[in-house]
Amino acid sequence: MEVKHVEALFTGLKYLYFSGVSDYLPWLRGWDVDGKEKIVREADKTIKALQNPIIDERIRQWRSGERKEIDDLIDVLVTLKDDLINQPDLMAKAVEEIDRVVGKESRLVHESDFGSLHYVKACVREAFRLHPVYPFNVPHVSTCDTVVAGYLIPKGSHALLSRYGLGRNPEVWTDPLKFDPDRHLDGTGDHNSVVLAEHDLRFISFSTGRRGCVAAVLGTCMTTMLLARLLQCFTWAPLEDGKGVIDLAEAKDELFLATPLVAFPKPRLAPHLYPKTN
Ligand code: HEM
Repeated sequence: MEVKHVEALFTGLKYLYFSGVSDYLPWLRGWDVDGKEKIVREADKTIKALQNPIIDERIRQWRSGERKEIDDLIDVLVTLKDDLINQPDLMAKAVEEIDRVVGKESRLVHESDFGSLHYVKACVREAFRLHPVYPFNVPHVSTCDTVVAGYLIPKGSHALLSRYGLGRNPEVWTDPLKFDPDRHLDGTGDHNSVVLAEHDLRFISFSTGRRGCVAAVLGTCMTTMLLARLLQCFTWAPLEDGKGVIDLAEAKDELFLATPLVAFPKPRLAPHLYPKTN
Protein backbone atom coordinates (compact mmCIF):
# COMPACT_ATOMS: atom_id res chain seq x y z
CA MET A 1 0.00 0.00 0.00
CA GLU A 2 2.86 2.33 0.88
CA VAL A 3 4.51 1.63 -2.50
CA LYS A 4 1.22 2.43 -4.30
CA HIS A 5 0.91 5.64 -2.29
CA VAL A 6 4.44 6.87 -3.06
CA GLU A 7 4.07 5.95 -6.74
CA ALA A 8 0.83 7.95 -6.97
CA LEU A 9 2.41 10.96 -5.22
CA PHE A 10 5.36 10.95 -7.59
CA THR A 11 3.05 10.55 -10.60
CA GLY A 12 1.16 13.66 -9.47
CA LEU A 13 4.44 15.54 -9.06
CA LYS A 14 5.74 14.37 -12.44
CA TYR A 15 2.70 15.66 -14.33
CA LEU A 16 2.20 18.80 -12.23
CA TYR A 17 3.83 20.91 -14.94
CA PHE A 18 2.66 18.91 -17.93
CA SER A 19 1.75 21.14 -20.79
CA GLY A 20 -0.58 19.63 -23.39
CA VAL A 21 -2.23 20.59 -26.65
CA SER A 22 -5.41 21.64 -24.83
CA ASP A 23 -3.48 24.38 -22.95
CA TYR A 24 -3.26 26.13 -26.32
CA LEU A 25 -6.47 24.81 -27.94
CA PRO A 26 -8.86 24.93 -24.95
CA TRP A 27 -11.77 23.47 -26.98
CA LEU A 28 -9.90 20.14 -26.88
CA ARG A 29 -10.31 20.00 -23.09
CA GLY A 30 -12.14 16.90 -21.97
CA TRP A 31 -10.87 14.79 -24.88
CA ASP A 32 -7.63 14.02 -23.04
CA VAL A 33 -5.75 13.83 -26.34
CA ASP A 34 -2.40 13.40 -24.57
CA GLY A 35 -3.76 10.67 -22.28
CA LYS A 36 -2.21 12.42 -19.26
CA GLU A 37 -5.51 13.47 -17.67
CA LYS A 38 -6.44 9.82 -17.11
CA ILE A 39 -3.04 9.07 -15.52
CA VAL A 40 -3.34 12.05 -13.15
CA ARG A 41 -6.97 11.30 -12.27
CA GLU A 42 -6.04 7.73 -11.32
CA ALA A 43 -3.07 8.90 -9.23
CA ASP A 44 -5.32 11.46 -7.52
CA LYS A 45 -7.91 8.76 -6.80
CA THR A 46 -5.24 6.54 -5.22
CA ILE A 47 -3.85 9.41 -3.11
CA LYS A 48 -7.30 10.39 -1.86
CA ALA A 49 -8.30 6.79 -1.11
CA LEU A 50 -5.15 6.23 0.96
CA GLN A 51 -4.77 9.64 2.60
CA ASN A 52 -8.27 10.87 3.27
CA PRO A 53 -9.22 8.20 5.85
CA ILE A 54 -6.05 9.02 7.84
CA ILE A 55 -6.70 12.78 7.65
CA ASP A 56 -10.39 12.35 8.49
CA GLU A 57 -9.49 10.21 11.49
CA ARG A 58 -6.97 12.83 12.66
CA ILE A 59 -9.58 15.60 12.33
CA ARG A 60 -12.04 13.49 14.33
CA GLN A 61 -9.44 12.86 17.06
CA TRP A 62 -8.55 16.57 17.36
CA ARG A 63 -12.20 17.64 17.39
CA SER A 64 -13.19 15.08 20.01
CA GLY A 65 -10.22 16.03 22.20
CA GLU A 66 -8.84 12.47 21.99
CA ARG A 67 -5.55 13.77 20.52
CA LYS A 68 -3.71 16.58 22.30
CA GLU A 69 -0.12 16.40 21.06
CA ILE A 70 1.54 16.54 17.64
CA ASP A 71 3.74 13.45 17.45
CA ASP A 72 4.84 12.56 13.94
CA LEU A 73 6.73 13.85 10.93
CA ILE A 74 5.82 12.92 7.38
CA ASP A 75 8.53 10.51 6.40
CA VAL A 76 10.04 11.65 3.15
CA LEU A 77 13.55 10.69 2.13
CA VAL A 78 15.45 13.58 0.62
CA THR A 79 18.13 13.16 -2.01
CA LEU A 80 20.29 15.23 0.29
CA LYS A 81 20.87 12.24 2.53
CA ASP A 82 22.50 10.33 -0.35
CA ASP A 83 25.00 13.15 -0.84
CA LEU A 84 25.84 13.00 2.82
CA ILE A 85 26.13 9.22 2.86
CA ASN A 86 28.61 9.40 -0.02
CA GLN A 87 30.66 12.06 1.76
CA PRO A 88 31.06 10.75 5.33
CA ASP A 89 33.16 13.74 6.43
CA LEU A 90 30.29 16.14 5.62
CA MET A 91 27.80 13.86 7.35
CA ALA A 92 30.08 13.66 10.41
CA LYS A 93 30.23 17.48 10.54
CA ALA A 94 26.42 17.76 10.51
CA VAL A 95 26.04 15.00 13.13
CA GLU A 96 28.74 16.61 15.30
CA GLU A 97 26.85 19.91 15.19
CA ILE A 98 23.60 18.21 16.27
CA ASP A 99 25.36 16.35 19.11
CA ARG A 100 27.00 19.59 20.27
CA VAL A 101 23.78 21.64 20.19
CA VAL A 102 21.24 19.01 21.30
CA GLY A 103 23.28 16.18 22.90
CA LYS A 104 22.73 12.45 22.53
CA GLU A 105 21.42 11.54 25.93
CA SER A 106 18.21 13.31 26.84
CA ARG A 107 16.11 14.50 23.92
CA LEU A 108 15.49 14.76 20.20
CA VAL A 109 16.06 17.90 18.08
CA HIS A 110 13.47 20.64 18.77
CA GLU A 111 12.47 23.57 16.61
CA SER A 112 14.14 25.90 19.12
CA ASP A 113 17.51 24.34 18.18
CA PHE A 114 17.32 25.47 14.56
CA GLY A 115 18.94 28.85 15.32
CA SER A 116 22.14 26.95 16.19
CA LEU A 117 22.05 24.22 13.51
CA HIS A 118 23.79 26.30 10.84
CA TYR A 119 25.62 23.48 9.12
CA VAL A 120 22.48 21.32 8.94
CA LYS A 121 20.60 24.25 7.34
CA ALA A 122 23.52 24.82 4.95
CA CYS A 123 23.20 21.14 3.90
CA VAL A 124 19.49 21.64 3.17
CA ARG A 125 20.22 24.83 1.20
CA GLU A 126 22.84 22.98 -0.82
CA ALA A 127 20.35 20.20 -1.55
CA PHE A 128 17.77 22.74 -2.75
CA ARG A 129 20.42 24.29 -5.00
CA LEU A 130 21.76 21.08 -6.50
CA HIS A 131 18.74 18.79 -6.47
CA PRO A 132 15.53 20.56 -7.45
CA VAL A 133 12.58 18.17 -7.60
CA TYR A 134 11.56 19.55 -10.97
CA PRO A 135 13.45 21.44 -13.73
CA PHE A 136 11.18 24.54 -13.71
CA ASN A 137 9.24 26.74 -11.30
CA VAL A 138 5.46 27.00 -11.53
CA PRO A 139 4.65 28.84 -14.80
CA HIS A 140 3.75 32.52 -14.49
CA VAL A 141 2.41 35.01 -17.03
CA SER A 142 3.77 38.57 -17.17
CA THR A 143 1.06 41.16 -16.59
CA CYS A 144 2.97 43.99 -18.31
CA ASP A 145 6.02 44.54 -20.52
CA THR A 146 9.08 43.98 -18.34
CA VAL A 147 12.82 44.17 -18.93
CA VAL A 148 14.93 41.59 -17.10
CA ALA A 149 18.71 41.71 -17.51
CA GLY A 150 18.30 43.61 -20.75
CA TYR A 151 15.73 41.20 -22.22
CA LEU A 152 12.23 42.40 -22.98
CA ILE A 153 9.56 40.08 -21.59
CA PRO A 154 6.37 41.24 -23.37
CA LYS A 155 3.06 41.36 -21.50
CA GLY A 156 1.32 37.97 -21.64
CA SER A 157 4.53 35.89 -21.95
CA HIS A 158 4.71 32.56 -20.13
CA ALA A 159 7.71 32.82 -17.82
CA LEU A 160 9.46 29.64 -16.73
CA LEU A 161 12.59 29.76 -14.57
CA SER A 162 15.03 26.88 -14.86
CA ARG A 163 15.70 25.60 -11.36
CA TYR A 164 18.40 23.40 -12.76
CA GLY A 165 20.03 26.24 -14.74
CA LEU A 166 19.96 28.71 -11.84
CA GLY A 167 21.26 26.31 -9.18
CA ARG A 168 24.07 25.01 -11.38
CA ASN A 169 25.01 28.30 -13.09
CA PRO A 170 28.85 28.34 -13.22
CA GLU A 171 28.83 32.14 -13.36
CA VAL A 172 27.27 32.23 -9.92
CA TRP A 173 28.46 29.03 -8.24
CA THR A 174 32.07 27.87 -8.07
CA ASP A 175 32.37 24.17 -8.90
CA PRO A 176 28.55 24.00 -9.24
CA LEU A 177 28.21 20.21 -9.39
CA LYS A 178 30.01 19.71 -6.07
CA PHE A 179 27.83 19.19 -2.96
CA ASP A 180 29.49 21.73 -0.70
CA PRO A 181 27.37 23.09 2.21
CA ASP A 182 30.23 25.39 3.30
CA ARG A 183 29.51 27.67 0.35
CA HIS A 184 26.41 28.86 2.26
CA LEU A 185 28.33 29.78 5.42
CA ASP A 186 29.79 33.27 5.25
CA GLY A 187 33.09 32.45 6.97
CA THR A 188 32.55 35.08 9.70
CA GLY A 189 31.27 32.56 12.23
CA ASP A 190 27.96 34.47 12.39
CA HIS A 191 25.75 32.01 10.60
CA ASN A 192 22.39 33.41 11.62
CA SER A 193 21.99 34.35 7.99
CA VAL A 194 21.64 30.69 6.94
CA VAL A 195 18.05 30.62 5.73
CA LEU A 196 16.49 28.33 3.16
CA ALA A 197 14.62 31.09 1.31
CA GLU A 198 16.60 32.63 -1.56
CA HIS A 199 15.04 35.92 -2.58
CA ASP A 200 17.81 36.76 -5.08
CA LEU A 201 16.78 33.63 -7.02
CA ARG A 202 20.37 32.40 -7.37
CA PHE A 203 18.56 29.09 -7.01
CA ILE A 204 14.91 28.33 -6.29
CA SER A 205 13.77 27.03 -2.93
CA PHE A 206 10.54 28.84 -2.04
CA SER A 207 10.76 31.29 -4.95
CA THR A 208 9.97 34.93 -4.11
CA GLY A 209 7.54 37.81 -4.52
CA ARG A 210 3.78 37.76 -4.49
CA ARG A 211 3.43 34.21 -5.75
CA GLY A 212 6.33 32.81 -3.75
CA CYS A 213 5.61 29.99 -1.32
CA VAL A 214 3.23 31.10 1.43
CA ALA A 215 4.69 28.52 3.78
CA ALA A 216 8.43 29.24 3.61
CA VAL A 217 8.70 29.19 7.42
CA LEU A 218 6.73 25.95 7.77
CA GLY A 219 8.63 24.35 4.83
CA THR A 220 11.93 25.39 6.44
CA CYS A 221 10.90 23.84 9.77
CA MET A 222 9.69 20.60 8.20
CA THR A 223 12.80 20.13 6.05
CA THR A 224 15.31 21.08 8.76
CA MET A 225 13.54 18.90 11.34
CA LEU A 226 13.40 15.95 8.95
CA LEU A 227 17.09 16.03 8.13
CA ALA A 228 18.22 16.86 11.67
CA ARG A 229 16.26 13.96 13.19
CA LEU A 230 17.30 11.49 10.48
CA LEU A 231 20.93 12.35 11.24
CA GLN A 232 20.52 12.53 15.01
CA CYS A 233 18.65 9.25 15.36
CA PHE A 234 20.49 7.02 12.88
CA THR A 235 23.88 6.30 11.40
CA TRP A 236 23.31 5.88 7.67
CA ALA A 237 25.39 3.61 5.45
CA PRO A 238 25.16 2.19 1.93
CA LEU A 239 24.15 -1.48 1.84
CA GLU A 240 27.03 -3.94 2.07
CA ASP A 241 25.97 -5.80 -1.06
CA GLY A 242 26.28 -2.60 -3.14
CA LYS A 243 29.61 -1.12 -4.10
CA GLY A 244 29.71 0.86 -0.87
CA VAL A 245 28.45 4.08 -2.51
CA ILE A 246 25.05 5.49 -3.39
CA ASP A 247 24.56 5.96 -7.13
CA LEU A 248 23.58 9.63 -7.48
CA ALA A 249 23.05 9.52 -11.26
CA GLU A 250 19.81 11.21 -12.27
CA ALA A 251 17.18 9.48 -14.39
CA LYS A 252 17.20 10.36 -18.10
CA ASP A 253 13.76 11.99 -18.20
CA GLU A 254 13.50 13.58 -14.71
CA LEU A 255 15.64 14.82 -11.84
CA PHE A 256 14.95 11.91 -9.45
CA LEU A 257 17.58 9.23 -8.92
CA ALA A 258 17.93 6.66 -11.71
CA THR A 259 18.47 3.98 -9.04
CA PRO A 260 16.21 4.23 -5.97
CA LEU A 261 17.96 5.04 -2.71
CA VAL A 262 18.52 2.07 -0.42
CA ALA A 263 20.47 2.87 2.75
CA PHE A 264 20.89 1.12 6.05
CA PRO A 265 19.92 3.03 9.25
CA LYS A 266 21.48 2.02 12.56
CA PRO A 267 20.00 3.60 15.72
CA ARG A 268 22.57 5.75 17.56
CA LEU A 269 20.54 6.98 20.56
CA ALA A 270 19.29 5.26 23.70
CA PRO A 271 16.11 3.22 22.97
CA HIS A 272 13.87 5.31 25.26
CA LEU A 273 14.41 8.39 23.04
CA TYR A 274 12.65 6.85 20.04
CA PRO A 275 8.93 7.62 19.86
CA LYS A 276 6.77 4.52 20.37
CA THR A 277 4.06 3.60 17.88
CA ASN A 278 0.97 1.61 18.82
C1 HEM B 1 10.24 22.42 1.65
C2 HEM B 1 8.99 22.71 1.49
C3 HEM B 1 8.45 23.64 0.41
C4 HEM B 1 9.06 24.18 -0.69
C5 HEM B 1 10.50 23.99 -1.16
C6 HEM B 1 8.06 24.98 -1.37
C7 HEM B 1 8.29 25.70 -2.54
C8 HEM B 1 7.32 26.40 -3.23
C9 HEM B 1 7.50 27.05 -4.50
C10 HEM B 1 8.80 27.06 -5.30
C11 HEM B 1 6.34 27.63 -4.84
C12 HEM B 1 6.01 28.33 -6.15
C13 HEM B 1 6.33 29.76 -6.16
C14 HEM B 1 6.09 30.27 -7.56
O1 HEM B 1 4.99 30.12 -8.08
O2 HEM B 1 7.00 30.84 -8.14
C15 HEM B 1 5.38 27.34 -3.78
C16 HEM B 1 4.09 27.80 -3.77
C17 HEM B 1 3.19 27.53 -2.79
N1 HEM B 1 3.42 26.80 -1.64
FE1 HEM B 1 5.16 25.95 -1.12
N2 HEM B 1 6.89 24.93 -0.66
C18 HEM B 1 7.08 24.13 0.43
C19 HEM B 1 6.17 23.82 1.41
C20 HEM B 1 4.88 24.29 1.45
C21 HEM B 1 3.92 23.97 2.49
C22 HEM B 1 4.21 23.07 3.69
C23 HEM B 1 2.77 24.61 2.15
C24 HEM B 1 1.44 24.67 2.87
C25 HEM B 1 1.25 24.31 4.11
C26 HEM B 1 2.99 25.34 0.92
C27 HEM B 1 2.07 26.12 0.28
C28 HEM B 1 2.26 26.76 -0.93
C29 HEM B 1 1.23 27.52 -1.63
C30 HEM B 1 -0.21 27.72 -1.17
C31 HEM B 1 1.82 28.01 -2.79
C32 HEM B 1 1.15 28.87 -3.87
C33 HEM B 1 1.40 30.35 -3.59
C34 HEM B 1 0.76 31.25 -4.66
O3 HEM B 1 0.69 30.84 -5.81
O4 HEM B 1 0.37 32.36 -4.33
N3 HEM B 1 4.29 25.12 0.53
N4 HEM B 1 6.00 26.60 -2.81
